[in-house]
Amino acid sequence: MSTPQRVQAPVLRVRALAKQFGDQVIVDGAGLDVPGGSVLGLVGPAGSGKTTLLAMVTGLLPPDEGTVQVLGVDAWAQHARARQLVAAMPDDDAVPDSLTGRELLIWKGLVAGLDARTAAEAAGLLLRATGLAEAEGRTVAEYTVGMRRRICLATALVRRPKLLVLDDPFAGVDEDSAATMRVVLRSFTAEGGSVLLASRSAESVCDLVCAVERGRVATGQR
Ligand SMILES: Nc1ncnc2c1ncn2[C@@H]1O[C@H](COP(=O)(O)OP(=O)(O)OP(=O)(O)O)[C@@H](O)[C@H]1O
Repeated sequence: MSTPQRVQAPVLRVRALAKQFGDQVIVDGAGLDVPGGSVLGLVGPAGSGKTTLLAMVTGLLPPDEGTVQVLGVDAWAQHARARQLVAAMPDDDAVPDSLTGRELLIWKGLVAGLDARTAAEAAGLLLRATGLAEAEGRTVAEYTVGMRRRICLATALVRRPKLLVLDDPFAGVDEDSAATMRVVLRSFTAEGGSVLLASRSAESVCDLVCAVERGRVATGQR
């Protein structure tokens, strides 16, 4: 595993986070720090609460207790500001697949507030980085699973987040696509971006790994 070149203040700081559905405790006092320029992996079995934890980080699900701060911005007290700093990679079926790869990225860039020229430039860069330049004129509906994952990763990056949140990003992805995605993530962190990634087994792209068990995050990070 690679080591981040610079040790920086945490981009994401989670403290005593808790969530319960009915009488079932799903996230149970979770805490973690994601340093700047790092990929932190949350690794745990199915049902251990990873997705629920991520949803509280991305601002989709309000916690019952605890705090989430992104670059010092409270994700719930300053919800709109925090959401500008964070992007989650969408599920494959959550992007409109009647658009071409290029159209999808430009549209996402415009929605995120980029001007038309900047959005087109960002789309071009990301299409090349994700190995989709030749497929940019084909509709996403025609893409393979691996290509869809790559374009979904690009849609999250086009808005230039500080923190990227990925839930099981490599599931079902061919090895070539996964390798390309790892390179894209490494270049994102090399430029100072941070990544929080949940998966059922450790991923080689992670600088740090925390075990998740029954909604608790093990304190020892490596
Ligand atoms: N909205 C909800 N209402 C009730 N229970 C829920 C809800 N969302 C999740 N759960 C339950 O919370 C538990 C943890 O689910 P979660 O998806 O967070 O786990 P996970 O670690 O991400 O699992 P996987 O690796 O399968 O994605 C599961 O038992 C799930 O059924």
